[in-house]
Amino acid sequence: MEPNAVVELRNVSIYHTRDSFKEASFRKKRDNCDLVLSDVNLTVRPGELVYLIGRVGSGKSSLMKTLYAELPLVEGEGWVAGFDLTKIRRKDIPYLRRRMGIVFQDYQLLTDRNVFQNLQFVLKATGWKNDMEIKNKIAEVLNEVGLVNKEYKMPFQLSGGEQQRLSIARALLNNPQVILADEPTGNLDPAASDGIMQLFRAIAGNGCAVIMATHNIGNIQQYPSRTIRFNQGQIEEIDIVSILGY
Ligand SMILES: Nc1ncnc2c1ncn2[C@@H]1O[C@H](COP(=O)(O)OP(=O)(O)OP(=O)(O)O)[C@@H](O)[C@H]1O
Repeated sequence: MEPNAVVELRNVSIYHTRDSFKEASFRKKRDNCDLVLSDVNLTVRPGELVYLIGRVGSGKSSLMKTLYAELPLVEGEGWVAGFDLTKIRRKDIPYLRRRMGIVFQDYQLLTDRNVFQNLQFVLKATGWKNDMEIKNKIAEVLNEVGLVNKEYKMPFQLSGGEQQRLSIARALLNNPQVILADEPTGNLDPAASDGIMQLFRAIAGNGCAVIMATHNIGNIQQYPSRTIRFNQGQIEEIDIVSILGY
């Protein structure tokens, strides 16, 4: 792995098994699998904001799933936050995920718990025990995402943008080296979407890599950055600035 990289993929192919219950056989033989992407080479360094763009079904989510070890890496080499994806064991996956934050389009909050409890749940599940440290950490991430004084709100009492901020706060709890965001602005109106983009830029500015799958070209126009296009089973880096005509 390149010393400074937080994500590195070399000559990776990504498959989906047709039978998700047969992961063991998936690792051994690939004949019952669909190839999604091949020849994937990608290096992401601290502080980079990288957009993943491409048509529906072009493999953006599959690439992200490979990075958080939801899909096994069966061909090629890959490292994320110091973990070798070809060697990672099932019991190590939670430790990999503590070094990354994952943000989804639909927030995936615990709807029966308030803001504080949503964050407390994750901290306790990842080994935090001291109540004062938990309180301080929650105050710190809520401040970072602009949700101060919302600790006792339930998710349904928050706007879409605020719910996404909470899910980003949750992603930040364990000081991740990389955030994977799959269509994070997909459910938001333009103003809320812009706020989330500014937040991700600030997070990247603090040194955390951000990899974001998006269909929102307006966001990329507003905040141009490194862009990877998914097309016909391959990925390629594109010069978004010249394509968009700056
Ligand atoms: N769990 C799965 N099992 C089998 N095939 C899958 C699975 N998930 C996705 N696929 C297939 O893998 C391919 C890539 O899908 P993926 O969700 O990665 O695309 P995407 O670029 O993220 O699409 P979108 O923009 O809609 O999110 C598609 O052909 C899809 O049908």
